Amino acid sequence: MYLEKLQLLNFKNYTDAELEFSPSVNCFAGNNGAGKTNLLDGIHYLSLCKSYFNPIDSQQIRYGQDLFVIQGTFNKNEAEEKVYCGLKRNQKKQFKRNKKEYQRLADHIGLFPLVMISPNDGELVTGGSEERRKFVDNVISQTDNSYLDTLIQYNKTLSGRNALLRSDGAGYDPDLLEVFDEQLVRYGEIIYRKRSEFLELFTRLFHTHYEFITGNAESIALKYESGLSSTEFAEGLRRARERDYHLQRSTFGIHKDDLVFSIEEHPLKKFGSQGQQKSFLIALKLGQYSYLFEKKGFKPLLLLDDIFDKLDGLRIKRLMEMVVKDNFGQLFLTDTDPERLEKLFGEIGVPAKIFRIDGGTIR
Ligand SMILES: Nc1ncnc2c1ncn2[C@@H]1O[C@H](COP(=O)(O)OP(=O)(O)OP(=O)(O)O)[C@@H](O)[C@H]1O
Repeated sequence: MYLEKLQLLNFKNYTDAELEFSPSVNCFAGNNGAGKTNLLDGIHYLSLCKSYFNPIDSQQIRYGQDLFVIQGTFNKNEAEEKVYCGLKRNQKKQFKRNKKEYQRLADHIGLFPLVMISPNDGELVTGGSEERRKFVDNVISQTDNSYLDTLIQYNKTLSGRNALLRSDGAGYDPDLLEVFDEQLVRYGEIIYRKRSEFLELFTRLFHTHYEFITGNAESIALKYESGLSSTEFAEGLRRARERDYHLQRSTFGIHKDDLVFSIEEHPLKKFGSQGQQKSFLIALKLGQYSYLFEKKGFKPLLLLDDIFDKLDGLRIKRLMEMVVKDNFGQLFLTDTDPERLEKLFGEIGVPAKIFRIDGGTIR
């Protein structure tokens, strides 16, 4: 699967643009603020129906205009698939595949899978556990339709339980709490099982990528931490009851799960250099890529935004060698320096299509 063509109308700093891509390597080169990342974001819309960077759709309409349109032509199994995304100010986003409008955007997710690696992803390493749970949940949802529904049910039940714990100063209703607990256990055990299965395969893929990029330079670990790994969910809830009542919130469950990252047996967040953290992050995203590939049976698009910053020359070369090899598909990457791109791909011996971007125009 690859993207043949992208057309933009009044999308961010593009008035009217049309690009035809190579099925292998495509580079967007230009100065800061030229519009390189905006092109990646346009592609992201076609795949996941939204911006990677900004959740407010109307802010992607070019200043002073009333609508944006993004159109893409994908080639999937040798057939052309046309994807359309249009937004008029103050109206609902329209999303179509082969001219047929979707009723539920969720039905589109996963048809044209994509992995983006961007400087914004640092939060995954340095931020709170919620970022890492979101990452895990997003990857699983792209390959398992029922996962997201179960998670929504779990979160609804959790809100209900927390509201109950907050509501009654004189003491909670134990029967009602019991009902919430039964539901939490039902949904939570499914989520725990699916996260554990996901992480078993994902961790292996992640390690392979990290070792390749760094040439085995440092020992690292990724561990799934969940209260459910040592205690049955129902038992954990029972034990936490008194504490939950005093704190007025639920302190045990899969909403507390985390991924623990370490380097040479120390927390990566505190002890990893910026380059090591970035290498870790890239390996996580490439692990996501390989996981999607393995589960879907075809290659997602790979979008690399500003990937070269903070990586040494050796790691850059190894990374590029890896992503242009057979097990990766179509690649889009941005850089401020077109000469660096030409030199890099020249050395690797892979032809790259380089688009020069300048103030929302493309050469
Ligand atoms: N809705 C909009 N209408 C018009 N221009 C916009 C809109 N949203 C963003 N821009 C412009 O897009 C430009 C940013 O583009 P982008 O993030 O793609 O830059 P870039 O080439 O990736 O730069 P860098 O190298 O700094 O990452 C900015 O000049 C910004 O003002």
